[in-house]
Amino acid sequence: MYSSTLCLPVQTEGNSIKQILLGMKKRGFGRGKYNGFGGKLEAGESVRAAAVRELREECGLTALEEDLEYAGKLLFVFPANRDFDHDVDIFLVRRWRGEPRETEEMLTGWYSVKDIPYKEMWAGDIYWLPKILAGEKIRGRVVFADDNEGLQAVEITGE
Ligand SMILES: Nc1nc2c([nH]c(=O)n2[C@H]2C[C@H](O)[C@@H](COP(=O)(O)OP(=O)(O)OP(=O)(O)O)O2)c(=O)[nH]1
Repeated sequence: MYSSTLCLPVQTEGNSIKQILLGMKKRGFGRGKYNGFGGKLEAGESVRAAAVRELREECGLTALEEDLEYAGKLLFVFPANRDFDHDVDIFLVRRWRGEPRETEEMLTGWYSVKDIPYKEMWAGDIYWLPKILAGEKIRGRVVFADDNEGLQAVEITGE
């Protein structure tokens, strides 16, 4: 089991989140899917340091560790390939420096929260991303089917 991060840059009006920055992954695990920005912790690296590094590498935004707003933790389980199992710490990011740009890994774009391309995202995201965008902190487990794409089970709880 390994640990990974996921940052979700958002634009707000008042308290409500209006837009989210997503990237279409051009290579590797999850290729062709829209997602936030994240990846594996390197040896000796803290979760927040990894989240800041992956955000910069994948979309060019620079955030401070203290500006990452903890939004929850999910366990992704792949029964057919247990080596893929990982937990992910998820952060909302409301403040950063720089402009989003296309990188080797991701093609980036802003989406209205009313118009998120769930059909082109990981199948479980529709069950938990709306909760995070509504301000909830979540915990849970997403169990994938044997094709590592479909869903076997989704269990999401509040913290
Ligand atoms: N949104 C979402 N992301 C998921 C799901 N399942 C899943 O593995 N991921 C993401 C979380 C991670 O960002 C990525 C896992 O791959 P990873 O940590 O190896 O990331 P990566 O390919 O970018 O690797 P790297 O940058 O560390 O090399 O895929 C899911 O159900 N929903």
